[in-house]
Amino acid sequence: MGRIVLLATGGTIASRTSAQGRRVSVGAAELLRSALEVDGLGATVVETRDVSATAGFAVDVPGALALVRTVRAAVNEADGVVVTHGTDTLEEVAFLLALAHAGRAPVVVTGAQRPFDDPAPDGPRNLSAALRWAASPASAGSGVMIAFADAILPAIGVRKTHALALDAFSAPDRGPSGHVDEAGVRHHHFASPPGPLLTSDLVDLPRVEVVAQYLGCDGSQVGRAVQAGARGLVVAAFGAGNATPGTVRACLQALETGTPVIVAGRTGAGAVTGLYAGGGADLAEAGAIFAGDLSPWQARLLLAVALAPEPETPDVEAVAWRCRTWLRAAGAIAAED
Ligand SMILES: NC(=O)C[C@H](N)C(=O)O
Repeated sequence: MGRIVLLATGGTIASRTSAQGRRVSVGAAELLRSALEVDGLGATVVETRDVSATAGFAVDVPGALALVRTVRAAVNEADGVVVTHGTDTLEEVAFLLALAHAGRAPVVVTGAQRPFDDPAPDGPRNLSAALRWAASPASAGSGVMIAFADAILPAIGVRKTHALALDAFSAPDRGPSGHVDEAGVRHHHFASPPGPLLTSDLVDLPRVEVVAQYLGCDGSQVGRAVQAGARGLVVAAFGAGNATPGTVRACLQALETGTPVIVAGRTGAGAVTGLYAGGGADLAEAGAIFAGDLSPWQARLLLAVALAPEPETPDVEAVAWRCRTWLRAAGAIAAED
């Protein structure tokens, strides 16, 4: 008989509609009841816990790290853990969990696009799928997954790609690892999770800023971010990993003066790499880290966690080594990179 811990944190899945807008007002026990109406779980026992009641857009880094600690404790006492969360930051929180968890117990994060009191809500079905995946013995060792619209997607590389549609998430470079629907729980493929990079009980992360690339931007954002206290920078790069000449110049200077730079793509899919003279090739040559298929938002968390051991005076090469070792193990960059 399996034992699952269900942790409720808020989000649309736990919201009802009011005159002021949607508000979180549904607890873990009520969420579980709604999911069990979709499908039973046999002999599996589910223990519910209300962790927080927050909209996804209001979750901060200390709050997300507190959830990491809660999940870490829960996986030690259960066969699987399910987290309900707001979808606005679900891809980031799930990624943070993936940086911290590589054990046998599956961890599944889910949410909803429609509120609990919608006439046709998606939350109960999403939660049912998450619980069924977590309860399946074949899910052992699958790491952190997202259950949404009948698909099971790996947390690493996942993105919210639709504002309102029910299939709001996709993992364009990795595809679904499984499906849960009327045909049962099906495991297609999943890689073993990379060893954890987030191993300590951190309560906050070093500041890492995202430098967006857009037509003709001059690179002054880089200096402003460093002046404001950023210890690391993410370039949300054009195409395959390029930046404007001004941004490249400013990033080379930042790297020289001890600020690590990670490059991620703004296109929404595909791995970035240093291909173009004057653009990505120059950033790669200067020691920038290329984040493979991670979104800028996931790359930001990776760099922040890699910076955590020496936030004040980062050793740029040591930080790059930590990031690249993890990215390789996560299948985000090639083994030889
Ligand atoms: N669908 C959702 O969950 C969106 C909501 N704004 C949240 O992140 O809490």
